[in-house]
Amino acid sequence: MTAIRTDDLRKSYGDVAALAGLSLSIDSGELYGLLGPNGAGKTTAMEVLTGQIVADSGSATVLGVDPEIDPLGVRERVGILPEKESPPSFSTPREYFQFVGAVRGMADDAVDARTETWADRLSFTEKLDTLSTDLSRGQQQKTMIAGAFLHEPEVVFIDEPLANLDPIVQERVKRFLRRYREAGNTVVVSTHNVEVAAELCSRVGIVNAGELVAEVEPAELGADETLLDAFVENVDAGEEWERDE
Ligand SMILES: Nc1ncnc2c1ncn2[C@@H]1O[C@H](COP(=O)(O)OP(=O)(O)OP(=O)(O)O)[C@@H](O)[C@H]1O
Repeated sequence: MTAIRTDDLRKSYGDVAALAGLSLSIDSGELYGLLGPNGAGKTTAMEVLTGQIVADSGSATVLGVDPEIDPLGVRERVGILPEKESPPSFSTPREYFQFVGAVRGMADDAVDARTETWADRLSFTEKLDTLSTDLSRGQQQKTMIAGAFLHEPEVVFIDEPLANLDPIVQERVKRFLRRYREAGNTVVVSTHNVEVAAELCSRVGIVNAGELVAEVEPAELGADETLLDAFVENVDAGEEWERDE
């Protein structure tokens, strides 16, 4: 079943075409990577799909809901880890989860239980009652990841989820994401990290200059093929890349 679809999405900021006809189709149960260089349009695509901005033209649906027509309807069905946001400075992670739980209509005891589970999973139990302003960047990222998944939505959009995390926590997040997908959920990961995309994703869409330029299933790559090669070929790294070789 198709979980997410975009057809010829376009969005410009002045004369910058952030999305220049992006067409995507992602099935339920995929861990789909949106991989592209800086400025390729990945975040813009996630913002359109989650109803945070409206495209200039084209169409999009998430679980059959159009985010332009019903942004709150989409928000109810999905989790979001935005790239640039942090938990509110003067709340603690526990308070932030209570806020997320209230917005998501969760029962208090479910919020408490999942708060403990996530704090244990990402090793920040001792920070649950610390003001976010006093957390490290990685601890803030842990809080945001837990917040995106707290209500266990069937579709989750996560932008650079492993940024600022130490290697042990990165492995735990990857393991969690694989299990979440195996349970039938759909996860869209935006990243410019080729290794993360290759290791984690069931399918990778390479985005360049606002368009989908290739799709790769990392598990299907031959012994002499890499996702990095596919990336370089498709994003036109050009002469500079050759010179650096
Ligand atoms: N609010 C905005 N105002 C003006 N230009 C914008 C805005 N948002 C995005 N852009 C531009 O649109 C293009 C796509 O940006 P976007 O953030 O979607 O890229 P990205 O693929 O997520 O990049 P990165 O990997 O660097 O996060 C960029 O050229 C960016 O400067």
